[in-house]
Parts: sequence; structure tokens; C-alpha cells
Amino acid sequence: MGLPFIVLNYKTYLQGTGQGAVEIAKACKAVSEDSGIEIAVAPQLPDIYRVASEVELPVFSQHLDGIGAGSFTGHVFGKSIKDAGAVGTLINHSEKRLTLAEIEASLKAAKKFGLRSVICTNNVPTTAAAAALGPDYVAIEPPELIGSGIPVSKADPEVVSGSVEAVAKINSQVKVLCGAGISKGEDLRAALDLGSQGVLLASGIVKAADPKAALEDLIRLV
Ligand SMILES: O=C[C@H](O)COP(=O)(O)O
Repeated sequence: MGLPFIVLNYKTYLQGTGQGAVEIAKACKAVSEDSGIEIAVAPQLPDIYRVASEVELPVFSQHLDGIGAGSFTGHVFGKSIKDAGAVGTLINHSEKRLTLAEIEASLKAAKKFGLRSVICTNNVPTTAAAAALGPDYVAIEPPELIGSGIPVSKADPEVVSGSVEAVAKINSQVKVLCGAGISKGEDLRAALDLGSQGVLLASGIVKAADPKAALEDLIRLV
């Protein structure tokens, strides 16, 4: 078991908007350099270029549409976020739910533009379905725990271990992240002990008074 992969989703939290997006990214870079743990950030679309230009760390989009060049007003085009400096994307986050066909199309677009892909899921069956599509990662997140501060690794460990088992049977190349309520070192430790290879988190870090200190606590038991 190597070091975990951590994805910090800024969502549309004020603290992670505009220059705040850069400041949190700097904190993530510092902790990543000190620990050797890969930490990616997912700012809002307009902040991707700003963060990627100012801070050397993996930047992910919060969403990607399965469209190409042309008349797709208001959509997220893979080449646009790639050229802005993104190296990956979330797909199907519970706050940006897609149909199965849309998920497949978004994943196809991610692969076309060489973007690392994290398909977000809400239970074991949807995790198994997502793994069958062949993303780089799935991220299992029970929606009812998102933003609750109640870590999935304690509140619903079976959904994590069950997702790990399901993915291993379907496509062992797909890595499993988990999320929802993760904020402390013991939450990440529990998630890793359940077989996940990292976490997707947001409020515990982005809304923290000191995001760098919160990140240092998060990784202290790795
Ligand atoms: O994208 C992150 C997940 O929705 C978890 O959010 P949270 O860490 O605020 O519970």
C-alpha cells in the first residue's frame, strides 16, 4: 500500500474562490512536498487557469461534459480545461449528477484530452457500474454524509469496503477513493484501512480557519 491520493474539491465555497483558490493550493503544495503525498485541487472552472498558473500541483476540473468543439454553449470542453492547466476531472459528483450515458461520454472526453478521471458514485452498485467504464478512479461518497463532518469511513465502512471489493472484481486497474465527512487524520487512516487508496474531500479543509494545519492533521496517521 503506497501513499494515498488526496483530491480537495473547492466546490463553490467562498474560501476557495478567486485568490482564495490560489492560497489553498499553496497550502496543499507545501503539505504535499513535505509529505510526498499527492494532493490535487479542484477549483471552480474560472479559477483553474489562475491556480494552475500560480501553483505547481495537480489541478482537476469539478466537471467535464462529453462534448467536442462546436455549438455547445455553457458546456465544459475538455480541450479548454486542459489548455487552462487541468490534468484531471471529477465526473458525476453528487452535486453535479449525470445520466449513465453522460458519464460515459464525459469519461470518453477525459480520455481524449488525456485528463485523469474520477467518477463519483453513491453506493456499491453505482461504484461497480462506474468501474466497468474504466476511469482512473472512482470516488464513493454517500450523499447524506457530504458536508456533515461525519466521516464515511466511520458512519458507513461497509460502503467503502464493499466498493473496494466490487471494483477489484470488475477492473483492478481502477483505484478507489472515498469521501463525505472526511476531515481528520483518523478519518483518512480508517479509509485506507478499509482498502481505499485515497480520499475526496472538501469542507473540512476548504472551510478550515487554517487549511494547511487541517491538511497536516489529515495526513498525520498515514
Ligand atoms: O467532493 C467532496 C465531497 O463531496 C465531500 O465533501 P465534504 O468533505 O465536505 O463532506
